[in-house]
Amino acid sequence: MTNDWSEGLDGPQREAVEHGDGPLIVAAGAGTGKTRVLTARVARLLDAGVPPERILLLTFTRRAAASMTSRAAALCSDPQAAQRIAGGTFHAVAHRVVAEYAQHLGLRDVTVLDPDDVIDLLDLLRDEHGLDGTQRRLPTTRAIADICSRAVNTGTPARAVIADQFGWALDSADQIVELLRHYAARKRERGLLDLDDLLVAWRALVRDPGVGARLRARWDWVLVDEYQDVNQLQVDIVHGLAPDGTGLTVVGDDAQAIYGFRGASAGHLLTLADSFPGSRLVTLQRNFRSTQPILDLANEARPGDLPIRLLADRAARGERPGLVVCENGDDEARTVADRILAAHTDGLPLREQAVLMRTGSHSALLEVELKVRNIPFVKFGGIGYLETAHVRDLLASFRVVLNPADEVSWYRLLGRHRGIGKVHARSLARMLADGGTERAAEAVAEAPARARTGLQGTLTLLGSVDAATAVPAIVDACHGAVDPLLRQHYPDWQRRVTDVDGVARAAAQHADLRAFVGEQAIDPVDLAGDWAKDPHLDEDWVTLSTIHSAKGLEWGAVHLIRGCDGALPSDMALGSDDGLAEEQRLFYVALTRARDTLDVYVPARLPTHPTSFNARFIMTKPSRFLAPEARALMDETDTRASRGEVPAQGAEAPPAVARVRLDEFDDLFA
Ligand SMILES: Nc1ncnc2c1ncn2[C@@H]1O[C@H](COP(=O)(O)OP(=O)(O)OP(=O)(O)O)[C@@H](O)[C@H]1O
Repeated sequence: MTNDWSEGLDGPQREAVEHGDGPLIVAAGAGTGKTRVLTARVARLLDAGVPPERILLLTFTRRAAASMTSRAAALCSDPQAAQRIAGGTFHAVAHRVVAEYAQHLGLRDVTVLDPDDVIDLLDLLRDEHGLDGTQRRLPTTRAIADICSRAVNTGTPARAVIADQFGWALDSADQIVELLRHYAARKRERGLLDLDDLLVAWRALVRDPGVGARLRARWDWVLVDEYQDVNQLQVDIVHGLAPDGTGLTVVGDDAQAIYGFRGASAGHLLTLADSFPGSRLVTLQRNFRSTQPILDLANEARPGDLPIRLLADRAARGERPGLVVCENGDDEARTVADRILAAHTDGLPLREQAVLMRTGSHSALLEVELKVRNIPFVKFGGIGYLETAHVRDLLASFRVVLNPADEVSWYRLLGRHRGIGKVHARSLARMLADGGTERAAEAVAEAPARARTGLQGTLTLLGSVDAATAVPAIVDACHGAVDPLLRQHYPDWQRRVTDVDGVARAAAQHADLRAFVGEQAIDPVDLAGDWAKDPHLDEDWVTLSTIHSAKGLEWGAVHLIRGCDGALPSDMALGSDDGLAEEQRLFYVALTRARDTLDVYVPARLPTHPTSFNARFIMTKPSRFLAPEARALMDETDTRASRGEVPAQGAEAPPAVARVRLDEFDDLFA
């Protein structure tokens, strides 16, 4: 009998999908169907009668979790069942588990701190540790947060992290470590968990004899996607849930490990077989996505230890990838836009085209170009927390209602009041975190005179509801409280108001506000995508994405911009071999997103700073990842040559034909 889930699988894929309950490792190249294998395996388990609740599917993004669940649903005979599997990102599942077993951890409430809250909390505390002042170079709060996260994610003492990676901060090591101790104590006291704590807490629960046994009994099947990107905490959790590997499936590609900066290591994928001697290793090399010329380039550029060479399943040969040398960033933007439109005219919808980049700021000029030409686009990744600050302000108001001890959220909200500076915000936050809105009158009295009316208004509204109030009423009160603050605070409020209204609407429909708030802290990048209004739609748009956010996705045509040294590899990564290796894996991820056409753009001249008006210009070189062997697999074009403008070697020749005329004053002197 053929089932939907088994249809079209090739031999090795089928072997993986039909494998029994021994530990299974699928180590595979890009586009070889890892995701397909995982979803088919889930569907097979469901069709074999495994209750959905007994399957745990761990992914790296919320988007991946949602799409895998719906793909599994489409493949199995009972689509409803697939919706009931336990699935989500490590952090989202950790949040649910921790909330469920909060009392075992001595927590009354679980409030999740997003990375920006962490900065706020460290900011609140740092002056008590001699880390303020201008006498010497002090680490920024962001650097301190980074030290903390690296220590936790790699299980390395903070002092060693400072010595190894933040040598310039060694003089302040004592104060930093003290501050981090204080930070940990304050979180515990107030029931606050940052994203790393969620994993630490989950691991502690798995290791606890009582709770651990229950968690193990709950899931017979644990499937993990993108295992090359797990860190030690996640490895410990997975091992804790499946100590002898029974029911465990992991899939991954060591050449696509791109989260080393978060303490992840592809080594975990490569050594997993050693931890489970009876495990089955399935390697997938047949690529169902791209044409062979694209794969030839990908194989050439492929880093990593697994000996994988991708072979196209598709019969059609296809075009060779292009290397497009442009004059500068502006020329690159115009060329990309030209090519997008040309492909569109040839019948390729905009949705089938993506522009990928190392860093969000690389598309600044292109975004202007697309707007001018009315080409609709959406942008994923690289959305700074700053850009969603207004959304987080509203979330902070929800959080103080749900957990009045949440000092960080008080601090944030207080800072939005006109007339309240950091010092007052700090002391008032402490007061309100200790006594909630019951201390409103006292707080108002202590606030600077010109902030009193505003603060009174905020606290009255927030005090009119509490955690037990119905969700829509809480949302209403909070929305009412923050709306006037944000209007005053953000000069570009017009642009932000729809986001805030949208979040308020989404929150009001949620039965569990606490879960809603937790989710937003955990997966903030999707936040902007999810709440963004449809891009100035038509129903067709180009995707602009950082390579990190493009992982796991594919398009008919991929335009990789800024394919030059300094951008890809990023010059920030040039200082270490590990950093450089990670950049190469990013490059590989970018190349392997393309199905039919792939173009790498290299602007020959770029400013030293992407957005500064005063930057100098420097000559660039094509990315070092495009070695001569790789370039031999590409068709090179030079936009300057097509206009007869190629400068002599190293010289800056003026273009033969000016695009903008400068002779309008000539008449004055006729
Ligand atoms: N057996 C198959 N027959 C036809 N198409 C397939 C098969 N397996 C996978 N595909 C298709 O190949 C493409 C890549 O599959 P999938 O996304 O599962 O690969 P992946 O290994 O997860 O990729 P990556 O690691 O690059 O994100 C998808 O379009 C998928 O539908």
